[in-house]
Amino acid sequence: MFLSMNNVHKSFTNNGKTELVLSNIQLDVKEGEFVSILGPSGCGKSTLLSIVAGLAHATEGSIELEGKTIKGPGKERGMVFQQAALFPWLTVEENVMFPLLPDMSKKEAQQKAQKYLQMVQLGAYTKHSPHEISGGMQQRVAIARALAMDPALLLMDEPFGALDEQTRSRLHEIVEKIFLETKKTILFVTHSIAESLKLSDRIVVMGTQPGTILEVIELNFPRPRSQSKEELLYYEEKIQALLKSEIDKVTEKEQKNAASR
Ligand SMILES: Nc1ncnc2c1ncn2[C@@H]1O[C@H](COP(=O)(O)OP(=O)(O)OP(=O)(O)O)[C@@H](O)[C@H]1O
Repeated sequence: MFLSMNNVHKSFTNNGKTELVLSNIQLDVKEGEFVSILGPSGCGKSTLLSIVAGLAHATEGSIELEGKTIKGPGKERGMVFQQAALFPWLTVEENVMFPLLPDMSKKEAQQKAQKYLQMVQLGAYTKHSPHEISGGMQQRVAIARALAMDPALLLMDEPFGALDEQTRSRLHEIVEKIFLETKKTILFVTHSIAESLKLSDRIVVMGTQPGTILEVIELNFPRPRSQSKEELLYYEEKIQALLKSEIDKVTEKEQKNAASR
């Protein structure tokens, strides 16, 4: 299997109190698959992605990528976060080149940067500074930067969470095109049911307290998908029903915490 999560548990200890955040996460991802992780706030989606990225460690269990246990960050995994985190003193092109330079000549890095900036439709903005382009464009630079490293696995943590609806929709089209062109395996964390229905081969629906996998939904629909399709509506309602009791759980806990203060 390309990516295997084996019985992953994760706990955090704060002020002497240990909280189990992820419990028994068992998931296999095939090469070339687009898998979304969807769940209520706080269910551990980002924590799980961080463990796959090697930025955090499982308390129990392990994750294997192409047969090798993940022990820390690696070049075969590229990450895109909610905030683009570009260097403000570098141009768009230099931001994409930056992580490449230790391994290749400036010319080669520039050629790669051009290629991936064109892929995210920013070929005309290579010499701009990050502050001269919109938030959606900055996020496209972050995607180009991750892709330029040619990772086997692209990890995206709510990459469009901070963007408006129209920009999101444009980025969905770009990501879908990249996915089809590069055939990269993508693990994509989102809050948005519509986003996951539009983009995924499979949706991993998570429950909370502790974070567990409730259901894995397979979507065998051709791309590009129209979000109003009736078949997709069936899945939308199914996911909403799955998430409702989980969101109620979160609300109840928040109210209890507020009352005890
Ligand atoms: N470094 C940390 N130390 C202590 N607790 C943490 C840490 N990171 C995450 N947590 C806790 O783990 C739980 C899961 O957090 P996580 O950010 O993974 O959830 P999420 O599903 O990605 O949430 P959201 O959708 O709101 O981003 C939360 O209760 C959070 O407070």
